[in-house]
Amino acid sequence: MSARYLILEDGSVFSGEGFGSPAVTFGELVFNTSMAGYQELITNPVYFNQIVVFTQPNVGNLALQRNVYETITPSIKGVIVRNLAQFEATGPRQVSLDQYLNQMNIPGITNIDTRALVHRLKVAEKPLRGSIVPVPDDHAFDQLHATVLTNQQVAQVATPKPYPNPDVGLTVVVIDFGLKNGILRELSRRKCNVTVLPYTATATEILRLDPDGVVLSSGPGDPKNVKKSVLKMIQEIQTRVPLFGIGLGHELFAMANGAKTKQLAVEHHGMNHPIKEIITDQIVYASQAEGYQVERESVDRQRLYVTYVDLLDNSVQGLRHRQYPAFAVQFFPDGAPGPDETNSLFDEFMEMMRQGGER
Ligand SMILES: NC(=O)CC[C@H](N)C(=O)O
Repeated sequence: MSARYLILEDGSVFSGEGFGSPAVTFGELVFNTSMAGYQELITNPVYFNQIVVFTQPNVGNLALQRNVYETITPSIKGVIVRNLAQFEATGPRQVSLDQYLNQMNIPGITNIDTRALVHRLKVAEKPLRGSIVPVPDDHAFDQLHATVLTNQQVAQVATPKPYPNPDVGLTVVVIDFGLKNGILRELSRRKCNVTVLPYTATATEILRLDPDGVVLSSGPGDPKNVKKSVLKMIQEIQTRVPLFGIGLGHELFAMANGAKTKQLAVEHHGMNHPIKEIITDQIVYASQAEGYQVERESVDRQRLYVTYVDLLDNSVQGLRHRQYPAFAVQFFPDGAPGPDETNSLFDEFMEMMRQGGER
């Protein structure tokens, strides 16, 4: 393996060894505290324009599995691990993390001091941008400082065209803001007859499919940068059919109902926060990837109430509408990777759709 470096916009340099693709890359640095599930993580479109540091020190000892990808073409910009695990293929078609990143043109760094790196990211007052380079010279820093990362991430990862995922059960429209397959898997498990629509779909286009319910998917970036017409669409749809928002979809649902979102100084990615369901006092561990959260004080109590709260930072993790059958969660209810104890939210959505009224 050859030497490779991570340089950060604050001037710091971390050295390690390259794996995956030898390409130079730019992105925003975030760290993920999940103990397992590297494949689901690196293929989640939520990581568009981001380089992910794993705090779990040993990553990659399992081959990729053909049925757990979260998207076909990953949009993550780089992968940083303390130790790339020794990998021995036990079958002819097995692909290692190293081989996969190479195929997908994504660079990785191993043998890097991830503890020092995470510390640096935690003390920074904003998410830091960085670059993975073969030589950490002035030229590399100039390139990093000159690079502009788009703030239109959703437009880059969401499907431009509708596509079906047919089955024989209830009809669901999924609005793609950067959809991960875990959401489709949970709907397939429940035999939903799904059509995925681009996030630019209007309420009229959605209702033309006569859905029993609508899911607003998770996705990358700042919800404030998503086209404003999406908020109008949500305002209309929630009055007509049951609605379920996830991640970015949750943030947009909140905004459509008058709430505000704020950016976190340190993004939170992992599955180690206890989250309390307020009505039952039950605690769940859920998979999270959040750089933005709904501001609790901005939630209009006449319209929404808070259903889930994060016990570590007291943040809003779930909302429900007072008048309409519409609810949303900040975390990934499909897990993928992560605990599956929040999968039951899909059952709640099914129940809501069954009660959704006469057709
Ligand atoms: N989980 C998600 O869908 C992420 C939503 C949004 N991009 C955020 O960072 O908060």
